[in-house]
Amino acid sequence: MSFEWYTEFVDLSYEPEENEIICVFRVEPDGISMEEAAGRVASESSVGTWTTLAKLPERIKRLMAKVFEIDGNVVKIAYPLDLFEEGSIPQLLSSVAGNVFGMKALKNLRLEDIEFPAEYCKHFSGPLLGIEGVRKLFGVYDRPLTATVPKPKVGFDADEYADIAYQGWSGGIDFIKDDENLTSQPFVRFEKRLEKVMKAREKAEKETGEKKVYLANVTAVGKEMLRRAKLVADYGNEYVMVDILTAGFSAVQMLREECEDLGLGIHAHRAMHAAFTRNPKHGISLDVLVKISRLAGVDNFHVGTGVGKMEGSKDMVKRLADICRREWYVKPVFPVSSGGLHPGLVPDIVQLFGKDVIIQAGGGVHGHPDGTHAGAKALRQAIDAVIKGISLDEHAKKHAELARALEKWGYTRPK
Ligand SMILES: O=C(COP(=O)(O)O)[C@H](O)[C@H](O)COP(=O)(O)O
Ligand SMILES: [Mg+2]
Repeated sequence: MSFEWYTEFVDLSYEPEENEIICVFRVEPDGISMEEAAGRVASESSVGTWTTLAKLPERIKRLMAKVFEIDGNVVKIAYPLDLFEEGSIPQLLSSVAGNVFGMKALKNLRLEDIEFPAEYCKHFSGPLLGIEGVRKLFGVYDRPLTATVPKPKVGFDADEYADIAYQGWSGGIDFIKDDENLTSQPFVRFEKRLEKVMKAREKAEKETGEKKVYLANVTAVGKEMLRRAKLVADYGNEYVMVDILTAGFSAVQMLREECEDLGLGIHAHRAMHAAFTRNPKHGISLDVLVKISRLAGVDNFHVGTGVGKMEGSKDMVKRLADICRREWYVKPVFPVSSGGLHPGLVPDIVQLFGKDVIIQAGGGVHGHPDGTHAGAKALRQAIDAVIKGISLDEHAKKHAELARALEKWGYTRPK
């Protein structure tokens, strides 16, 4: 049974206006034509419902999304800007990434890409720092930046955690990053951890003469998240971290507004993304996630490794890094490569990203045979070697910590 109403959303002769949002969907109909399926997606993601309606104000016509291209199972839909509230990622997602995924008439649906016009992007501030601003913060321009997540990811109390942080920072790490599920547990309350880690930071900065930054995970319920961000700024730290998907984009945008006033960069952790990005037939692509996160105003974004423990091909990782860094309406985002990395994989990562990348190694630092400090040194030694064009094996002859890391992990790519 089909409703003629849906095909009114299809016009393959239509030329999209300059100021329209264009969505690219991969559509798998279930027992209906591709044209009707595409029309249903356009209808449900703009103004329609399942049947023709008695009353249709003239304005509705203008607001209808239009399918303007069908190429196999790839469908392109143009959306008039008036469908969208200015500056709201939640409302954008409720429109083009909402009900459409649950329609019975489709076996699968994947939102592959979104092209945004300047007219839409101008309502977003984007990243506070941008890659240039992050490099200026550290005074480091000639190499990738480094991060480490104290591991095990949760379990240390504030003193133990601060000691690990000191070991990493004094060994040469730039960012110490809370893990995605470390927030404020009974044995390691946020305030206490912040206080102790900032003392460790001060000590490490004095000893190394290098700038150090803490990626404090402020993911929390509503106002508490803002309170924690304020506390971070009060301690003189220049960044916060947030789990963008479990917190939600309203929280991310609220945090971005707060961080504008506090002068804080935002590190975005994408935990939970694989619930909807991984299936090639159904869900939302990471391309879309990176773009909306860049608009929402994060400064660092995890894009994968291509060689580590998490899924994601080298081509995809490269593409995501490009979306982070390319010229756009808002500042560029520092791509973060993380997940199963260790010093032996640094050449692969630099080859994939160049130097504008933050290399995060958790297990690959704290699992070093001689502990965190040596692990941090080994990571920096691997980066120094690659930037100088020296093989790791060669460099390891005069750098014991790197040699010990290669003894343990070699060049293995974790599964
Ligand atoms: O804690 C880690 C990595 O730890 P380790 O370095 O010990 O593997 C991060 O949560 C993952 O990188 C997230 O995955 P992604 O970066 O793909 O979002
Ligand atoms: Mg983690």
